Amino acid sequence: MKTIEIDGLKVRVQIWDTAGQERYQTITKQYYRRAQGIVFVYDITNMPSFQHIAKWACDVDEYAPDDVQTILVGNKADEEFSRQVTKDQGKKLAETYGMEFFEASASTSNNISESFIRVTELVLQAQKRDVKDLLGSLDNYLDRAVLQEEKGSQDNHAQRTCAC
Ligand SMILES: Nc1nc2c(ncn2[C@@H]2O[C@H](COP(=O)(O)OP(=O)(O)OP(=O)(O)O)[C@@H](O)[C@H]2O)c(=O)[nH]1
Repeated sequence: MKTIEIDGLKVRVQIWDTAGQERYQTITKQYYRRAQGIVFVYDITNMPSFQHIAKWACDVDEYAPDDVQTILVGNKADEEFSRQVTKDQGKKLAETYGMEFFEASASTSNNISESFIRVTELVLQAQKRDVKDLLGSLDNYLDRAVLQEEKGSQDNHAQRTCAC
């Protein structure tokens, strides 16, 4: 659990670091169901980890809620000398999935908080949109209900007038 401050608002964020190994996949999928934000991480010095992102994205698509917010992070940016995945490849993949992209280093902390702050911002924005949509449909519903009620009372009035 971590508290992140966004626009003066203190947000409590619960972060789950899911295991990458195949044998934990069943457990990992259970995390997706309640996820609001997901940070896909690969290792820039390890091409297979980058290639696996497609599989992770596929799982998230299948198991996570539709409005889950995702970003892509290429970790170990401090190991430039061992780089196997170019920044451009990372950017392009992120674009393919409509995600924002960061290169980061857990070792030097470069771009780590930025990545988590960004995904949290995206989640908050999505929540605000949901609330706005909900209030919008509630407004429409109430408008329709009022119109129907008005129409009903007009009809009653008309009937009464006729009967006299
Ligand atoms: N140089 C460098 N090493 C890192 C960085 N992040 C992690 N490591 C090292 O990479 C190794 C694996 O790190 P983990 O945090 O265990 O990786 P993981 O993805 O959580 O592993 P699984 O969940 O078991 O798949 C460790 O030796 C870390 O010290 C980084 O940004 N730079």
